[in-house]
Amino acid sequence: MNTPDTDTPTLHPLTGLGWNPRVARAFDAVAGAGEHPLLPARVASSRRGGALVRLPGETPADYAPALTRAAQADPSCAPCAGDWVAVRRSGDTWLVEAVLERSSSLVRQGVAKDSHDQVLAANVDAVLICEAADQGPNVGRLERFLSLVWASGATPVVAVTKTELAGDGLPGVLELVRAATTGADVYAVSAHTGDGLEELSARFLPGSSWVLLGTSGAGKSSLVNAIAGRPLMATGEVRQDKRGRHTTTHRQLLELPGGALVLDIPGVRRIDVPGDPGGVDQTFADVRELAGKCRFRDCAHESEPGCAILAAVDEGELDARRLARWNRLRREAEWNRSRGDQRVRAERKQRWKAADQEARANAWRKRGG
Ligand SMILES: Nc1nc2c(ncn2[C@@H]2O[C@H](COP(=O)(O)OP(=O)(O)OP(=O)(O)O)[C@@H](O)[C@H]2O)c(=O)[nH]1
Ligand SMILES: [Zn+2]
Repeated sequence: MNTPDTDTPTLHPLTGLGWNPRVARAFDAVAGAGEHPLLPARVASSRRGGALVRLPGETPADYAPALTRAAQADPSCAPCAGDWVAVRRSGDTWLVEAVLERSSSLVRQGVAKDSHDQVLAANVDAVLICEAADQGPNVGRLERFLSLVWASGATPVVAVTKTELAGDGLPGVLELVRAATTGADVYAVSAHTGDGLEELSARFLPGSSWVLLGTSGAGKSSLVNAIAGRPLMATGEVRQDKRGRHTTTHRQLLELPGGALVLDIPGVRRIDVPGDPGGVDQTFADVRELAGKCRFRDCAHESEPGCAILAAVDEGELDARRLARWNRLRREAEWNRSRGDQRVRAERKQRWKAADQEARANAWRKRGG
């Protein structure tokens, strides 16, 4: 006879959207403090001053618009796709009261003098980097994507797509890709023939949040549809309108039948390497390991005696072009970091100036001036 199972935990209404104990704790910390009743919600997409969110118990068709409060000075703190937020009803609309602590954030570096970093997606568990098998591959681009992902806290996974188009060239393509993506798992897949799909699909665990990165036409949407087993995203053919232009698809928090989530974020055209040095370091972990064997700790790997990196290049163990790309990305990351620091310093100075002016004004008022 079956005894009633009293231990079955009741599922949170947001479980399907990736709700987990970490998020629950983050929400409790915020919800307990305020005076207003708050609800947790997940951001599907955002724009200046607002976001489209999924609330507990709503059906996927109902994205609720929510407004962010005062325009925040630093856009990297504004809600973005994948964020968990605490919202409160205010008349007919929802207000985002707080953005909950992120477990990861995919950041596009702000490079202009006054530009801020832009968070492309938050709370992402894994990023699938797509590279078409019939196009190259572009290893420099792969390394840039990897640097971005390693710096984010998410796990990078690489998909070499459209494998059936590469023919006999496929093993060569995979070799090039693997050499540039040490530390990340590489899958060879075709959305059209179904090759390799089963292995890759197994990585999409229930409740995990994914982002797909890759150039336009790399086959990202086709791959998501193939994994889902039905058309969730518009692909190349469908997206063209009558004039042959790309029509914008609206961005969503897509739920795969297996329970994983895909965040459809705006295409990343230019990839600036994040100032966070960890991203580049991890992308080039193999080169870094060699660097640890150089005779001098401050070896510049240019002409120093006992340089393990130059020795590896001489012996054909390390591709000289990969070494050159490592040097370039390190310089770029360094540069971006210093730009970011400059901006932060300038802002700090401005805040101090404002505080100083306020203090003077107050003192003046007190004196009855
Ligand atoms: N032969 C072949 N073609 C594919 C495969 N996967 C995708 N394609 C085609 O490649 C084109 C681009 O595919 P999409 O899935 O739209 O590419 P995407 O990366 O989502 O493109 P954007 O949305 O512009 O970033 C379409 O014409 C697809 O039919 C494949 O496995 N084999
Ligand atoms: Zn060296």
